[in-house]
Amino acid sequence: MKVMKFGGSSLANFECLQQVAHLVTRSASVPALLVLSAPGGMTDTLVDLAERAQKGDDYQSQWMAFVSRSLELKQQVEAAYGEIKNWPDFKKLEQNLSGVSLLGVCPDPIRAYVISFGERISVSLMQALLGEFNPTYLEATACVVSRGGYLDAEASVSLSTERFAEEMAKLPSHIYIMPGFTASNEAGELTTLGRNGSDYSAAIAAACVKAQVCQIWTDVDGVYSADPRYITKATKIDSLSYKEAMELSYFGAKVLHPKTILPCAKAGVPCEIKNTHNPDAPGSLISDVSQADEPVKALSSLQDLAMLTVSGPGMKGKVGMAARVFSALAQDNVSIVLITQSSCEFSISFCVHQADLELALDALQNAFELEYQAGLIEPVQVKRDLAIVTLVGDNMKAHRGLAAKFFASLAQAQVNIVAIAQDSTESSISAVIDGSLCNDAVKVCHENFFTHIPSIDVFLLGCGLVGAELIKQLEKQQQWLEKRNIKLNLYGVANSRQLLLDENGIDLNNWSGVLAESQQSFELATVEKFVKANHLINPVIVDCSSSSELADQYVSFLAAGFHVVAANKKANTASQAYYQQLMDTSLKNNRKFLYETNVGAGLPVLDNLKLLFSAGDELLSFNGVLSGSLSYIFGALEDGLSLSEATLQAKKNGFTEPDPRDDLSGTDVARKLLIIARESGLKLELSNIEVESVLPQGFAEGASIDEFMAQLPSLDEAFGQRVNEARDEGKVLRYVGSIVNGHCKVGIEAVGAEHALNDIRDGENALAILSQYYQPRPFVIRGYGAGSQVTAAGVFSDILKIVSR
Ligand SMILES: NC(=O)C1=CN([C@@H]2O[C@H](COP(=O)(O)OP(=O)(O)OC[C@H]3O[C@@H](n4cnc5c(N)ncnc54)[C@H](O)[C@@H]3O)[C@@H](O)[C@H]2O)C=CC1
Ligand SMILES: N[C@@H](CC=O)C(=O)O
Repeated sequence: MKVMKFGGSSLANFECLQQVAHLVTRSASVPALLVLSAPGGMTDTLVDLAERAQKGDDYQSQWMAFVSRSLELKQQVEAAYGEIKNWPDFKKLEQNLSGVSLLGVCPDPIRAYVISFGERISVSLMQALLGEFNPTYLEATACVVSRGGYLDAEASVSLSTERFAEEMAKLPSHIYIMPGFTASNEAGELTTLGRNGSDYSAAIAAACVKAQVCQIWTDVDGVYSADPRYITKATKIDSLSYKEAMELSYFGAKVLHPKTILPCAKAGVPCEIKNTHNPDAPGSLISDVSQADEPVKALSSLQDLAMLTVSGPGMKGKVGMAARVFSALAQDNVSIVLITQSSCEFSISFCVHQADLELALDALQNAFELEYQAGLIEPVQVKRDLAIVTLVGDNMKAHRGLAAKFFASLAQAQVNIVAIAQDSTESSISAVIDGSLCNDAVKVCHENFFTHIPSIDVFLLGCGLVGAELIKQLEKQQQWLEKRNIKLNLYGVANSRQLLLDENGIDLNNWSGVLAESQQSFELATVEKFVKANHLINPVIVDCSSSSELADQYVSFLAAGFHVVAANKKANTASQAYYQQLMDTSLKNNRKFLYETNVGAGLPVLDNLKLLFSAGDELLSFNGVLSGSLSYIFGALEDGLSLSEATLQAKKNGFTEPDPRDDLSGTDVARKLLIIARESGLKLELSNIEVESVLPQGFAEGASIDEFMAQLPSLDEAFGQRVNEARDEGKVLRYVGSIVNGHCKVGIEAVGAEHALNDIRDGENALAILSQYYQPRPFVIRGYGAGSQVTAAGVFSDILKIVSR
């Protein structure tokens, strides 16, 4: 015998009913006991009807809709399959409701009768559909014996087993049909088994008749690694142990009623979850075996919880306090979802469903009234709107690092942990968190434990030379990223006037036209809202502008949960206090701040320095060419170009800053030197750097970039003379930055053929770092230090560091 339970979604309309009948008959070789829920949505209607009647509200239109939906189903079935027997007594139901309405009370036995009416409708419809098999209608009130109230009763396998045998023997059949959710107490009165209790009815039936399997037919293919409605990448689990299934259903997996598993587990009946609308798909099998490649089987989450903390001097070392707390709650039927206790026994915290909060507070107030008055117990602390996220897997046992990974994932999702609980068999770990962050938390944990495809969600500010080149590279590298299981989405692009956001990801081949049409400009709040609405978990702001206004907001970006990747050097060269604040905010918020391209463009300068210094090395001195544009310009001067021609060429090559005055004035090199100095531990301001400008003081002050470029030829002759003088001495001019004894200086040097910087030209940079470990010969980095391609590649590599471990 197999038990087949069909839920409301499988019985929602005539076509669904036919599909169920087909499913039952196609495997009719094995005798079956069908357990049916009410047609989809009907129990909700009945609950509502009882409520309205009790409150004296008008329920007539809802009643008419309920009757007409039921009659329509009846007519459709009768037209195709003949007369329906056992059609439930609608008159009696109507009388009950009008009695409730008149009295203004709905006693539990009446409520149980009303809300279990839908299951009886399903059963009589299905009996007609399966008419040719002559199915036997099993009266649940005759078979399932329950204890404890009328509405959320506990069914007893030991008391029900004989009843099933007797009832089934009365009218032996190949197919039995029984309403789910319904039972009777030992006095023979009708009871119900709690909302969505038909799974539980099926499990009880399966245990009583020692079924070979208990099939739960629903509208999904099985149990998933997370709720597939929110986690699109959730995968179906083929096999779970009873324990895993219990933990999952208890902590929120909606596919199973929490009470379902225990009766099956005790009786050793495997339970199978199958999809009515996709019957040939292999479902999920729940048995005493847990097959798994990975230690974590699934993630579940439970929302709308409140946490109560009972604390006070009267708790410590006092035997029986916990028992009193929990028995007070049990007496008032408050279910406790999770418990933690401080090791000093000063407080006990526990979660309840938020709907039970007032009940729980009253129960505690009554139980501890005297202790409250004596100050032995402090007023109960309440935290509302919480959720629990739980990792489940039998094979988590003795597996090191899972809890660390779980908590790191929550930190990655910017989620604060309110409380933690682990079951002592190590098959579940739960964290209590802010309910509004539940979906984000599950998303990151699922990504880290299951899909292993990290996502990076990019918002690019500044799409000039470097920014536009970065988009090209993102487009070109899509396949490479896919192969490495990285999902890099460009969700936003902004220039100084407009911001384009697209929740489907920006079209990398056609972004500039769409951006030009945008009516909004960049505001942190706008992007933050977008990130929240789309539950993005690794948002990164990439600054490829040279804007001080944006640089001034990095602390806010980091504090708002964004990683920051900057080609822009302005933030790192603002005040020392701001620089420190940036580093601290990044650390505190667990968000990365990456700026490798600030020095040497795509060259790996800062990462190497960080590695050296973090391993205990110390900077003794620094010397080098740090400007790609000046390297190019000074090289071109040697070849006979004038200063203005060389600058124009450097600008065309994309080597200069947006405003070439930043290069020629030495400011850009000073910024880079300051960043190196700060990385090596010196605390300096930009004003502490001694700067020699290529430009005379006050040259083209206040002029636009174009005006400046137009005035530049007026300097050609004088500068050409300086070049010639150096040449006459067998030397060339180089723009050099140095740090000696903590003193930073940038300026022009004439260097001879023997000098290491003599052949650094054409845009190349060369950096010589003399340190404790690298002396007397310095550690040298050399290569092209400017240009949109190498810079964009450096920015790209910073972006990827966000998901590197
Ligand atoms: N070109 C190079 O070789 C290197 C450049 N960098 C840095 O990269 C940054 C960009 O350089 P390029 O692309 O060459 O300059 P660019 O002038 O071509 O592009 C900068 C873009 O930023 C935009 N912008 C300005 N203010 C903005 C704001 N508030 N919001 C959004 N966008 C804004 C501008 O409209 C412009 O399109 C600069 O900070 C530069 O120092 C760093 C290393 C090398
Ligand atoms: N303008 C800069 C570009 C890189 O920071 C340079 O010339 O090096």
